[in-house]
Amino acid sequence: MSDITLNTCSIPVKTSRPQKRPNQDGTWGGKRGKVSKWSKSGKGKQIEKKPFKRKEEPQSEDEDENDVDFEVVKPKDVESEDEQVNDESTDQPANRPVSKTAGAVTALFKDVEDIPFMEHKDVTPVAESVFSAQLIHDMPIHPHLIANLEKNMGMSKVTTVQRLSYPVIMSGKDTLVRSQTGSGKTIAYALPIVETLQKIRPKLQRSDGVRAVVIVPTRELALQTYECFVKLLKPFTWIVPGYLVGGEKKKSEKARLRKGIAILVGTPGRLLDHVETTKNLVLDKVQWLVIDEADRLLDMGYEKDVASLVRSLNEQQYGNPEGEKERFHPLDVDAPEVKPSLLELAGRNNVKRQTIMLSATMSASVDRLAGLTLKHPKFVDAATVNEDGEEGDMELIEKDLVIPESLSQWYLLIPPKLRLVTLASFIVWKCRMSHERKMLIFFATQDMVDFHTEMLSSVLGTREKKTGEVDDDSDLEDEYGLLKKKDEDEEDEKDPSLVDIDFFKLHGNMTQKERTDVFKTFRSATSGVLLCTDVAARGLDLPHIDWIVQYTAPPTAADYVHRVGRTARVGTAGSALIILAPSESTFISQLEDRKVKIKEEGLELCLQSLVPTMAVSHPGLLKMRKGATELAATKLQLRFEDAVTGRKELHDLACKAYVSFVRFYASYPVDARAVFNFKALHLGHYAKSFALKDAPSQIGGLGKKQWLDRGKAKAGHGGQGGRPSGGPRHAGGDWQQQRQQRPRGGPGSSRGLAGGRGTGKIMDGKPGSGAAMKSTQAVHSKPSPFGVKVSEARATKMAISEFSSGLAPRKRKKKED
Ligand SMILES: Nc1ncnc2c1ncn2[C@@H]1O[C@H](COP(=O)(O)OP(=O)(O)OP(=O)(O)O)[C@@H](O)[C@H]1O
Repeated sequence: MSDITLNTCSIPVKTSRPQKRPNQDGTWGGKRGKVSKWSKSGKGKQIEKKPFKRKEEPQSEDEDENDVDFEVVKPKDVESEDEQVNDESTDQPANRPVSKTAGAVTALFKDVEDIPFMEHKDVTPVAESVFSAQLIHDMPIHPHLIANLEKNMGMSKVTTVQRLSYPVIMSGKDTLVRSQTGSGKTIAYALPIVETLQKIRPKLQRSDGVRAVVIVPTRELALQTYECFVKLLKPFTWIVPGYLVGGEKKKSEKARLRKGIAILVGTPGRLLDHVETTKNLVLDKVQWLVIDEADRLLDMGYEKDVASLVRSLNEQQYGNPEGEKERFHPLDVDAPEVKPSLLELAGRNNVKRQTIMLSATMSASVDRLAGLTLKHPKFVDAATVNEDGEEGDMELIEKDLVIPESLSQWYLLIPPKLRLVTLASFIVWKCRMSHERKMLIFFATQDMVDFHTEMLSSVLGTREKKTGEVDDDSDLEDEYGLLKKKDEDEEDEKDPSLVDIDFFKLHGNMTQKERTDVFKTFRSATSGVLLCTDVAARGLDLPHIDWIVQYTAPPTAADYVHRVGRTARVGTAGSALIILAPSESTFISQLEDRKVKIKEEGLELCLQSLVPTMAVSHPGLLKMRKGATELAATKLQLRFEDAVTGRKELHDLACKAYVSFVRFYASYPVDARAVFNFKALHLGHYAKSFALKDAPSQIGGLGKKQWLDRGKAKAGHGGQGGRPSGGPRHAGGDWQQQRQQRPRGGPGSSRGLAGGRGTGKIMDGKPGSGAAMKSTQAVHSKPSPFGVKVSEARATKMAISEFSSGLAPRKRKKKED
């Protein structure tokens, strides 16, 4: 039962509802004076709406944010002119009784922001074929390796990036690799390493020390990369891989290092920790330094860690932190000296190290990182390098983003109030139809992940305890038999679950054991919804993900690419949806400017899926000729609000999540603020999307003005991009969190300077992105979606059938897990 405060004030307010058709000039400006179907409450009763106000210019910020979102029920004796308006769009009866307890409904569709029409650019995406014509069978590698790839790892063709990078890496040159997500970059660098190491005779001994160091940004990616090496090395048991990540016991890691490891994978912090403190870690023979997700490592403020690692390697290898520039890699074709044989190579400890950096999104920032260690690198860009092996164009590498062709991308512009209910509808829509659905949902902060996991699993899973009282919106439903007086017997009953699916969560503030368990369980599950921060955005190869949903937008287009890249891997089909507020619509323009083709979907279609679902417990919904979607959505929103109101721990989680979101939003990097403008936030509406009924100033303890003041005060401090103090454990916070957990001091203290989001988004702050925003503009807006039927609005533009095709059976590639 919702405890929404009944507001029975009799302020004579005007009603408004959006018109159903565009104006003659083609715009969608709302027309006033009609009564919403939500406004009719029955006999002489009317739920009135406050006058529609665009929120761009609130009278005062604090007033605006405390705008509580409940419709006003007028007392019986108060009538307004609006009641004279005959709303033909509703088939709800005019004379309905209102229950005594009925009052304010959760005003989900009232005063919602207009949705802008987007004019799309004609985008021709950058094409990169996943596979080359070359067969694994024809690779110039050991037959056992071929057999292993084919039989145990289920591969038959070489991917484009693998074909292109193999000879370059084998040449011994420093190499930069860009290739789309899911194109097999891990094997692209692992294969030359394994092939070279297996050739060494006498065979490598465990005591020979580390030959390859692989640095990756997250623990999960370290584990995954290690597992990839384990598979590749199956025929060559004498070559031992290992991994080091924060959160594991250092003692057992030291023991493993003592035994000897040839290929060492790790996160930068823990690697550096061991380099500095573990005597048995011998690095004087390292031939390969691989930096995967190189741009991300810079984002995270790990530049200094990586630099320290390189210096340690140099010292161990050459006795000089600056490195031994004149030494050469024995396989370097350009080396002036006579090259030693592979046999000699085994005994040498002063060969030049080869550095390989990879990412699906190369940027100027990678150049900076590359400057630490790369010398005359060769660029391999799988999208621009043609079959003749011509080098990639760095300018294009900088500008255009490459997205897998098999990925279909959608965006949804929704008023903030409707965010939660829309997300839930989407899950219900996509996961209810099949028991084999996997979805990843990205959130900005760890607190948001915690709250939404708890909320969605409890409310979509099973109905909260009933309270024996009448639904708040019962006055709307009575006529359809939806008015339900719940008696004591029902108290402990639960409604059937709305969706039969497991919810998982993953973020950086979980214990290492929890993280590993979730990662492994979700990876092998056939269905499930994983709610996560950006800790899962990079490199993770989770098989059979059908949908990627971005519930909060990433700060840059590059971040977008990595998130959506968790699906549609190695040529399989996948879909991605990004949910944006109308005020954030120019993010789409930025994507298009960088050659990302993305289509619009309508809110109506998404919410429609709720009707049959909610009808299980509210059968009257199916009898309604109009308004069923809105009612179903309202019903669901009420369930959310009831849950938050009824459970203190959930209310606490909601408050924390809301506060973390607001902080997060206030801390978008400076160059992203033109799109993600904190001032444009209607905090009251966002609070509703956390199912909170409290006024925003009561939740966060700060009004918008104070937030902004704090943001300003902080701007310019430590490259944090104006993030308020005590900032959120946002996506970036995951990385910060990991770093804080590292039990060492030393260089860590200065790392923060390079870190944070302020420094990490150089790529998108470069000239062009600002201008880009203007190219695809919301030229005019239409009123809030309800009242505009899909068929009348943009059904054709939206390519509904394509969107729905996510329901079609997947074409999956059989892969080793
Ligand atoms: N030649 C191949 N044929 C079939 N599958 C392959 C081939 N090479 C790699 N794969 C598989 O493709 C998947 C993606 O590989 P990988 O994780 O290396 O991609 P990536 O390019 O590093 O992606 P990201 O940019 O997201 O990190 C893995 O499951 C891997 O086993």
